[in-house]
Amino acid sequence: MATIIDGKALAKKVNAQTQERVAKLKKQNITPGIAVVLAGDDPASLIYTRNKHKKAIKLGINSILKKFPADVSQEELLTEIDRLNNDDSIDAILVQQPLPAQIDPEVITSAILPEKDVDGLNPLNLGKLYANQRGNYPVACTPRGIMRMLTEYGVNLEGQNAVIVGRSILVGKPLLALLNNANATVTMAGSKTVNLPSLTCSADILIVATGTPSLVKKTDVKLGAVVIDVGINRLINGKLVGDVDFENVKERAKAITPVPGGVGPMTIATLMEQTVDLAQWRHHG
Ligand SMILES: NC(=O)C1=CN([C@@H]2O[C@H](COP(=O)(O)OP(=O)(O)OC[C@H]3O[C@@H](n4cnc5c(N)ncnc54)[C@H](OP(=O)(O)O)[C@@H]3O)[C@@H](O)[C@H]2O)C=CC1
Ligand SMILES: Nc1nc(=O)c2c([nH]1)NC[C@@H]1CN(c3ccc(C(=O)N[C@@H](CCC(=O)O)C(=O)O)cc3)C=[N+]21
Repeated sequence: MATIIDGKALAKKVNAQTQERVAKLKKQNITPGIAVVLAGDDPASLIYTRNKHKKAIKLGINSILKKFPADVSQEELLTEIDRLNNDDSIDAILVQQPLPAQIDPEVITSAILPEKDVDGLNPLNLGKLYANQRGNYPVACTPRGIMRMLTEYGVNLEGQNAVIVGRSILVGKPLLALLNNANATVTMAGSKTVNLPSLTCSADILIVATGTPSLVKKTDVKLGAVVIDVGINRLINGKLVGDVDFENVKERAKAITPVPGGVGPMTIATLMEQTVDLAQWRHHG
């Protein structure tokens, strides 16, 4: 039976540290602020938006939500981003993905000031990550949170086979760079991958981020693998599940993240932490 990686407990620890840092900044008259831009009504985005707003308020971070209908124009969004770029009370800007079809996500992420890009999706920040540059720059919160979980649970990455299923700019791509920078041997799969099970069976560390419930079954996992489930899927019966058949896979894995209570809470904790990082870097360099 696998160790259950407790994202909720770890997030609590990270949040406590963030709360202390916020209190210190407030003594210097600095209150970190985050702005979330939401266009349309993607269900996973709605869960994320609600949970992070609650957490920000609890930690003493200012949080504002800019909501747009699904038929919003690109110009309207760009005008809002420009306003937030120039708003001194805002340290962190997050534009929810996925965006409606008429919006080009590349145009949007490129418009966010790199110093306020809390998702690390601006090409400058993503480029720094891929080049494994030193120094301060934001990194996508879900991948950064996953790396923290792996470290806290003592998972050795060096020389290990890491397989990522899903190649989005938000999860798969930054994770590829982070694992590669940590000297893992990384393979990234997507919907076109031929014989996915044979690939996932070779993984010492398997990370799944596709949005397909039960994509990974017990027979798709190597005995003793570490399995990280990023997926957030709302079933018709209202139940929240990941992309991995948790109940069966946990019999084969060495360690596994549950949904809910795994990657999700760590994404939020990392988002709060990085909002405070951005505030500190902007005010103190
Ligand atoms: N827990 C958390 O904190 C977070 C959870 N999520 C969740 O993670 C999931 C993925 O989101 P996101 O990263 O934005 O991905 P996207 O929805 O942007 O893309 C999905 C990726 O999965 C791949 N894929 C889809 N179906 C299959 C399949 N059957 N076999 C192999 N690959 C497949 C696609 O391949 P291709 O490129 O070939 O089309 C694509 O690369 C969603 O459920 C989302 O809600 C996202 C962010 C944070
Ligand atoms: N620009 C951008 N960045 C993102 O990081 C991003 C995004 N867009 N769009 C949507 C996805 C999805 N996502 C979630 C994060 C946390 C939970 C979360 O809190 N999950 C709890 C759910 C608890 C519950 O409410 O039931 C858990 O897994 O335990 C869910 C989903 C971030 N995403």
